[in-house]
Amino acid sequence: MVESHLAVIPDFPEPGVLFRDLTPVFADGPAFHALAEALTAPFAGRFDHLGGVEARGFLLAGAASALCGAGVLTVRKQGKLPRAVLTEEYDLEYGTAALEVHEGELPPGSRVLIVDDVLATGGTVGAAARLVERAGWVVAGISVAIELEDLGGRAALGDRYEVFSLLQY
Ligand SMILES: O=P(O)(O)OC[C@H]1O[C@H](OP(=O)(O)OP(=O)(O)O)[C@H](O)[C@@H]1O
Ligand SMILES: Nc1ncnc2[nH]cnc12
Repeated sequence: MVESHLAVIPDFPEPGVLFRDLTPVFADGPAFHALAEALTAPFAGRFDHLGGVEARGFLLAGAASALCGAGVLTVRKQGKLPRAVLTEEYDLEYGTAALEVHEGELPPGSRVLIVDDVLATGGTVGAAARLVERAGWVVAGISVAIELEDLGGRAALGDRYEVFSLLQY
């Protein structure tokens, strides 16, 4: 259902990157629904909030929130959040960036399931996990639609987090 809607684009956004494009999944109601359900199912009863990582993770966390009823922690790219923030820098497969959360957005000890579209080097969800912990919350797990195994994200994250991926390449 999900996999049949994926697109694969060579050399985007730069030469050498094989880009896994989820937009056809987002565009198909039943496939998007199935994906959103699949990302939270392994962690049922073990999280209080979804940590949605900008930008594509927002779509997944938002859809999952509507299905399971948990609120969304907004994990944004640097410079977008209006109140006091915590910041974590990280490396991408193609560049560097920083993520931020609002301090005090959730009650202390909240269990946050981090949701994103792709696990590549692990830099993005790793930064999101560090933010959750620095803010005084708990990482309930990391759930992604696609894991790019050759890029070593799971190993880079280490043993500290439970990582679920729906599709592996
Ligand atoms: O495991 P990593 O090596 O960190 O790569 C995975 C990240 O790369 C993409 O984010 P990107 O910031 O490129 O795009 P987006 O803002 O469109 O979600 C993707 O959405 C993941 O968040
Ligand atoms: N190869 C890839 N395809 C889609 N999203 C990505 N994010 C990082 N690497 C990616």
